[in-house]
Amino acid sequence: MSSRNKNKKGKKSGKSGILRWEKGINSYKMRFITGMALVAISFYLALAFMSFFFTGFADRSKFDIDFWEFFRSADITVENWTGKIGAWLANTFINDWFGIAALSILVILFMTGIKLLGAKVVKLSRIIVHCMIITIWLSVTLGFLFIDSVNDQYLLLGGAHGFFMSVWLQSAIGRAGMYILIILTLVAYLSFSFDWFIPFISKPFKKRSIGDSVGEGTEIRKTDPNISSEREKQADEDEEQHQQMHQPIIEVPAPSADNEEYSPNEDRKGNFVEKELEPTNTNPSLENNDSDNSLELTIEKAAKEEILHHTENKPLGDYDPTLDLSNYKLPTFDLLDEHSSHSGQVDEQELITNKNKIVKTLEDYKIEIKSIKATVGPTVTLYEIVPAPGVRISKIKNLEDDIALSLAALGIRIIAPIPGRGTIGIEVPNSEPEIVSMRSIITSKKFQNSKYELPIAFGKTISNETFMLDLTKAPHLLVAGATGQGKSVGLNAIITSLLYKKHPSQLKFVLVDPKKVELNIYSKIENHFLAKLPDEEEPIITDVQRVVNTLQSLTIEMDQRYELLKKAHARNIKEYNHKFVKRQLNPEKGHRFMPYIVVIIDEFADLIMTAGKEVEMPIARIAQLARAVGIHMIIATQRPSTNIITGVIKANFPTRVAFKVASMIDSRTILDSPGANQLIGRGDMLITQGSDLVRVQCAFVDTPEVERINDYIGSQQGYPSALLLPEYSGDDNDNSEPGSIDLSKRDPIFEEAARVVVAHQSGSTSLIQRRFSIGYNRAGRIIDQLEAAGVVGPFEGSKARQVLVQDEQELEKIFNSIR
Ligand SMILES: Nc1ncnc2c1ncn2[C@@H]1O[C@H](COP(=O)(O)OP(=O)(O)OP(=O)(O)O)[C@@H](O)[C@H]1O
Repeated sequence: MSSRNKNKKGKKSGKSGILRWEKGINSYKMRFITGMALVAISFYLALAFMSFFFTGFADRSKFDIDFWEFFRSADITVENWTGKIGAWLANTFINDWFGIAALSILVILFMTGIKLLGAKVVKLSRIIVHCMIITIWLSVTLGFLFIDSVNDQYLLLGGAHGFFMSVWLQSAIGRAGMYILIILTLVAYLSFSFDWFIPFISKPFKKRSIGDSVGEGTEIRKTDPNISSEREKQADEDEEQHQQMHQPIIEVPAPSADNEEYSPNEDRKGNFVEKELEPTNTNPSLENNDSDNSLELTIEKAAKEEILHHTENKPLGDYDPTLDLSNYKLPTFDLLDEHSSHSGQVDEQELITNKNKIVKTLEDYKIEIKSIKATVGPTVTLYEIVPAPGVRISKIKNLEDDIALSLAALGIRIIAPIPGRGTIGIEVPNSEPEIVSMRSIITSKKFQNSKYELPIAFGKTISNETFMLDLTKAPHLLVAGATGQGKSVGLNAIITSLLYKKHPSQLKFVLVDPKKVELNIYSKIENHFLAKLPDEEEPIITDVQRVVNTLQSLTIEMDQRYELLKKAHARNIKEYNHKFVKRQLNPEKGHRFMPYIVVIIDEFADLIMTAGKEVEMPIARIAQLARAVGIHMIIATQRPSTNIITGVIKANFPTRVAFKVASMIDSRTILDSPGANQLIGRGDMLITQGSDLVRVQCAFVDTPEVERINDYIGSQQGYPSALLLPEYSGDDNDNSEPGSIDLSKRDPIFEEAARVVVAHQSGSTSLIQRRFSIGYNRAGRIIDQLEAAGVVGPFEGSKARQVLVQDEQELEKIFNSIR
């Protein structure tokens, strides 16, 4: 784990920090040694503190000596039983810090120690919090109570902390205020900490109030000679029983003077009161009065508690993969800039002039038109012409250069006819193109409301609509364009739109950047959104050999995913994840939530030139097969020539994006048609998804904006590391027979892996992979070694191997025999 990760961990909140720290010491040997050390230190300190109470007076002059001198000089000796270090520590903890309250530090050390040694201690974090509160309170209280004797004592009972705090507080709230504060904080602490405390201190008050009510009752009874004095004596007990037994509330008003016959079901006016009195609820005091017909009885029945007739087997809720990072927040809109260059309104005069020039040129060539309409886009305006009947479309198409000449503009493109519209389109660049900001795209309703799995918002079409596509449907993108025409900005726009929609648990990027500078900016989100090989240091891949290994590893991941899909009877990742979320797939059997993986290769030409078939083949394989398992590729190149974009690649990348290219041949290579050579650059692009070409102005996202987004995501809690892809090393020899395995070259985690396998009684490669966060190949090698050692049985297809060892003792024997 990189040091950066460790730093990040260090910043986490105190409580979770303690827990993580507890987990961190996970090797049992390490735990044992640390535990022993802490217990020993706590005993040593206890001795030092105890001794200090007796010897502190004799040693007190020594503590004024210079610190180094005190330790260095052998002539200086102390009385403390634990020597100079003990004496100095005791003086520091007690006199300089918290007084005798510093003893709580010993409690913390001791408890932590025995917890590490395996004792079942009440939650450690709870003990620490209590100790800290007690230390501060006791230190201030003792500091205050002994404030006057501070100068004559060698022992400051509240320590320097208690003394200074109490002096300061006393000056603020006075002596009386101090007493109140001390009692109030004590009561507050006890009330929060112990459930019995509030009932305990409120008991006397309650008794009083019961006594009061008895008093009132007595007043009534005084007027009622029939009520026995026996009942008066029982009043206290009865009141408590009332509370405990949830008895019906019984009001006993004074009897009326005329001795009417009393019916338990009628009040004095003969009204019905309550028919039945449940025998279990009968109050003994009431029984005493059963014969007393002169008493009026109102019974309020306690509501019956609802009972269940069978145990409810509540199903677990859906699995939520985002709960791993439940506090993760999507980037906010304000991280993006407006980039509004101008209002985006094309001058009307410009439109009319252009229209006139188009009509005039067509007239010059005897082409009649019925109507002309202009649609103003962000960078180009589309003039749609309806030609007069009998005009041949090819005639207009051939006039492209002439119209460009008359308009004196570059980047004119004629679409004849516009598919599905029955018109001919002439695209003319605006004299003042508008920058389409990424912000306007991200904040658009279309993007925000989109239900796409992997939504990519590219920019705006000529009719100012947000252009989006779903990468899962694309399913791979080929991006080409001459240098400086907006490719990198385009890639950033793609990544940005995904980052604005997806949670780190749902999406991972594999970023390949042979130029080393373009995608480096994303290394900040390594622990959130990136995937890499297990032994890779850098999250962004720049080295060709690493690219080959990563692509091979992706093919292994693809195969593993297919295997899981097969087991789950799911046809694609969406179905699989749905089943997983619905808890229909058992993680113990190797099932896991699959994030989408988007592989972005910035300079593809470089790779093909240096590694040729080595990269072409895995790319082709992934492109052909990986769609169903959620692995998608976006490859970008400056050089769209046929030796780079080969037939194999082209056949598997139906969605292609072309920024301005140098020649019509390049345009044909990428789009299978001309047009990309006529674009005006700066993000002007053509996108094809098989048939139609759409002209889109790419959204502009500048480097500082991308940096801000990465900082925003990077500063949030992430996973401990990037997603680890299956391990792949070129010289792998996976076909080794168990008999040929050399057990003297065991994997360093062989023994721990064996223990895990025996404890779980499951010889599954994925169990080892998950437990130790290692790649598939390494886990596979360990399983082979375990087989050679006789811990697990032979390979059994998709089932986990049989475990041949039943317990740790048997395992230890095997370890001893091969050590
Ligand atoms: N969508 C856009 N809107 C406005 N300006 C753009 C847009 N895209 C690119 N530009 C301008 O073009 C410049 C070059 O863009 P970018 O760096 O993306 O080119 P590139 O094709 O990646 O070049 P290279 O291949 O040399 O890296 C940018 O600095 C920016 O000024």
